[in-house]
Amino acid sequence: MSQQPTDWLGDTPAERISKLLARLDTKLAASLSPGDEAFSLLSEARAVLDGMDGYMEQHSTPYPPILDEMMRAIDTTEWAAVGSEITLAPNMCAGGYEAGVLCMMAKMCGARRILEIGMFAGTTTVALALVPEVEQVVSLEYEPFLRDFAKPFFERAGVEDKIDVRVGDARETLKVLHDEGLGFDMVFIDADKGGYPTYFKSILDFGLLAPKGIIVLDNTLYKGTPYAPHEVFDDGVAGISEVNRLARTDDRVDVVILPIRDGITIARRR
Ligand SMILES: C[S@@+](CC[C@H](N)C(=O)[O-])C[C@H]1O[C@@H](n2cnc3c(N)ncnc32)[C@H](O)[C@@H]1O
Repeated sequence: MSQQPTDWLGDTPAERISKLLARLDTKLAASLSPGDEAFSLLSEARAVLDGMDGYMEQHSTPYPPILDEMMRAIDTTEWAAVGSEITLAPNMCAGGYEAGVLCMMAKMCGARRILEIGMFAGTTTVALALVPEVEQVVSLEYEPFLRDFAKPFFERAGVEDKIDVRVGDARETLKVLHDEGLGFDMVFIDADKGGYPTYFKSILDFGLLAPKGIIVLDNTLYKGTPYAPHEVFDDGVAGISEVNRLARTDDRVDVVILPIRDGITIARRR
């Protein structure tokens, strides 16, 4: 079932390039002879790019099987019928490979308490909760339907006691977490892109991040649009460009952007 607009750029810079190369292939076919060297060069470039994600996934530790169940449920849900104020779509799910990357980060920084901003169907939430050393995942989500959608999967994975879903606007919930005096070793920001600068600042200003803790921000390359703009993709890019600038200039953190999927930033508190 496709629930994406037809002019969709792809979910990552690599998918965007792949689509561009496919279009270039079609254009060349109309003007060059089939034996032209341009076709073999293009075909090699496409093979390198299109094979990369699958190869990386096959050679990484398999992600928990419950994620496949959840992703099947995501793909067969009629999201438009949910009637959410937020436009929900299957490609909001970061997928199994990225869930594995997050779990590796949690293990590497010894995270016990994790805050997630933007849960969607809960695949990243459940994957992080399944890390044995993780004691609690607090996940902030605007849409109440998603809490009910995810609950049976959390129960089936046996981690419902580790997960605390807070429904509401994350801008407000972050203030509540501050009032409750909570602190986290790892924060994963993956909600509305326009909210990223506020989320990033609030976490540091409210003291929600433990010393040496990490903030992980998803989609910080945003299909390449911060540096290679595209007319169909201005939604959210301002928030991403702003948070990338903020993180780089905030002397409370060291920052690196990794070209994983749609770009993942790690900001580690000094
Ligand atoms: C990209 S999805 C999260 C994906 C999830 N982390 C995963 O990988 O499966 C973004 C989620 O953020 C939620 N969201 C958007 N704006 C929000 C807000 N202001 N407060 C809380 N959640 C919000 C959306 O409803 C959506 O479920």
